[in-house]
Amino acid sequence: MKSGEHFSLFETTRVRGWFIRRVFSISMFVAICFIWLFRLSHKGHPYWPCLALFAAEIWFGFSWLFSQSLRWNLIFRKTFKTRLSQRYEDKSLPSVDIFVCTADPDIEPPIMVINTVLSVMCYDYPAEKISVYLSDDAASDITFYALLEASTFAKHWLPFCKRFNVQPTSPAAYFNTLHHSKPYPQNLELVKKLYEDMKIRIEDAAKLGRVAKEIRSNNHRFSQWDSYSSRRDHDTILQILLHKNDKHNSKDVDGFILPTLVYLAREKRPQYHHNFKAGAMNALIRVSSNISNAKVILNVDCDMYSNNSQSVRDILCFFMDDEKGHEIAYVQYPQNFQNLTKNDLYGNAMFIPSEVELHGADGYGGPLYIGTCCFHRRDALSGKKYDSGYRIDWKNEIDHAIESNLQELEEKSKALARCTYEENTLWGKKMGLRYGCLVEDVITGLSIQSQGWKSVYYNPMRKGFLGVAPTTLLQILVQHKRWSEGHFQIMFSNYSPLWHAPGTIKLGLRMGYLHFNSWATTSLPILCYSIIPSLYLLNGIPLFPKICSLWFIPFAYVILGESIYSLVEFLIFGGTIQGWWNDLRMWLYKGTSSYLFAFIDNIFKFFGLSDSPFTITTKIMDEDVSQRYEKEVMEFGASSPLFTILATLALFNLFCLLSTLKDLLVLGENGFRDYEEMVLQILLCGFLVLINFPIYQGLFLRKDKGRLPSSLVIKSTTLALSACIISKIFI
Ligand SMILES: O=c1ccn([C@@H]2O[C@H](COP(=O)(O)OP(=O)(O)O[C@H]3O[C@H](CO)[C@@H](O)[C@H](O)[C@H]3O)[C@@H](O)[C@H]2O)c(=O)[nH]1
Ligand SMILES: [Mn+2]
Repeated sequence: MKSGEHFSLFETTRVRGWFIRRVFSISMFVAICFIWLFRLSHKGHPYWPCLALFAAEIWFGFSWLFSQSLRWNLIFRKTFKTRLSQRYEDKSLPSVDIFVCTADPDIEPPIMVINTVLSVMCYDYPAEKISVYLSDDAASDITFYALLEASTFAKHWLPFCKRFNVQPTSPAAYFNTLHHSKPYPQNLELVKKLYEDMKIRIEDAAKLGRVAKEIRSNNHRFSQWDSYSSRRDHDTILQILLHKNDKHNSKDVDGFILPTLVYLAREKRPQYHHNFKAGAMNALIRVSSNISNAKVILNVDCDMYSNNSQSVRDILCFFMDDEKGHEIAYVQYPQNFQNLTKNDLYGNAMFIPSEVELHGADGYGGPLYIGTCCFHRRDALSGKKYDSGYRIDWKNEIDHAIESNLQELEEKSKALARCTYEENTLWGKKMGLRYGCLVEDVITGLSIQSQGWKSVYYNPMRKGFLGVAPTTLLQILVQHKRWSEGHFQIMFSNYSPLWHAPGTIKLGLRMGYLHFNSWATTSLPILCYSIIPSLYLLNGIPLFPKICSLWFIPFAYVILGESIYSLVEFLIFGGTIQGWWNDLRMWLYKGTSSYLFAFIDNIFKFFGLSDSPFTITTKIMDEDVSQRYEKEVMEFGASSPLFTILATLALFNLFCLLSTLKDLLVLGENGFRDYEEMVLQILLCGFLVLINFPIYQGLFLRKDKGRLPSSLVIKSTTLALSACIISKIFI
């Protein structure tokens, strides 16, 4: 132990077995070089297809190299909360502002949103130091009504959580766990009934599509909706629902102060671009600076409830550490999910990014900011540059509310959320979240790091947050299209890890960023590998070394090595074999559809031909879909160009394989000798057919609503068959 480390509020350890890992990495790299060498030295094969495969192999090689940088130096963090409490009394701990973002009550149900809000109100932390802000980009009176209800329910829920040390503090999630943990705490029935009644009222309003007249007329707060004309056209609506200075409405049933609770719908006008979530976050940063101005900001999406009531104390161990705390701009938690199934059909768990890659980025001092479950230092988020001499005085807080009464405070704060406020300012450029990128979070994190700040990844045993993972294939593909498109934008933005801020960001971390940034471009090599080898197999032309040639070894080593390695990595983090297979399939599907479309859209955007919006991910599903999700049956159910590509590729490979098998049977022993040169092509084609099984089922075998529509069956069969026939003519 180094001197001084004893007093540190957190500890950093290195992963075990890193040496073996590195040796393996190097051996893989050598094999990859041999593959490149094979292509360079064998010009006899058909020229163009081999050139394309070579290009693909070069690209795969680089992309593998980027992924290695995220595995080179994994680190893990541990906090010492008792040391924190020994050093700081509760009353001298800093305040925390918590931002929850929602944008559409139809696909982000208000009841889910307030569960998230309630969960973060219940941190094991002095309530008067917590302020929760809900940003509603839909300015929905139903969401507001739900929050109003939540502010009343909180008066029972918070004392209940405190008294019985309830975990998780989201009421819905807690009541769901109850059948496992007996005996029930006292008062449970009462609180549960209050919750259920509230839930019915909120869901009734949601079903009705508006808040009932009686409720509206009984509460003057709804009058702010009088001037509302549409989601995209309304004034700022800002309401402080709970505040310690409000004499009539600030305490729970036990007489203790409640956290501050604020509803904000920033102004929207059709002629002003609202910049999606980044715009909402920036309005929140400003408004909160006027109301509570905490130095630490937590940001969660509306579906990510807090699953660990200690999180605030945990992250303060980083920010308040004497030695290293002042360098840290944000502490990122992993994004975990509550609704995963056993084998994770859609690879939702994102084991590898959460359990490996972000730890690897942390090793270089810079996990990415992934938009949710992240604690920020307000100064860094607001654009302040890192300065090694700068120390925060955690105890010195300005309480705006004391200066003015709440109504005045509301009015003053409203002005900060106006559309025109940001005109001619650095907001969205150098202050707050950066605009113009579909992954506003990642580019913001990168820009913060390029100002000299570090970040920390904290992934404790008890998960900090749990959210709702998408449950249909289309949702995931669309989500990943947005992500990969955004990442691609970063590569060519002012903050590109290729060239921006030399000297500030380490090479390893740059490569790590490039691993994510280059998702969209990986679509091209994946497509090459899914089409060319099978196409030439169909025509009996070999593109890879013979099985008896020495050149076969590097191919075999890379394929087997990478498969076994990724399987072991997956199993170590609690996945199943089936789950690994599913994850591999999703990599392929994302690669050939989401990433491809993201790539194409980026090119269109470059020529000014299109501009992709932020498509919000649905957080609800109907009964039918939900049942199939539970059974891990792939959900198609819609017609989408993304599916057309997937189905066409699947069928195309099936036709190629069938035709080859037929030839093998007809030719007998001679045939086997011919095909000896094509073992890799047959294996690759066979692998593609095997992994595409859910698509064949969706096309031909299933009868339920989640199957692929018949129009798509016709379209993709025609396309795949034509590709086979045309190739027979031209090759
Ligand atoms: O105009 C908008 C659009 C979205 N949101 C909110 O942003 C959050 C994330 O949206 P979601 O549709 O759930 O996207 P995901 O793909 O799940 O989001 C991940 O990726 C995004 C970047 O693409 C990040 O912003 C998110 O924090 C991160 O969880 C949600 O709470 C939305 O309500 C807004 O507030 N305003
Ligand atoms: Mn989400």
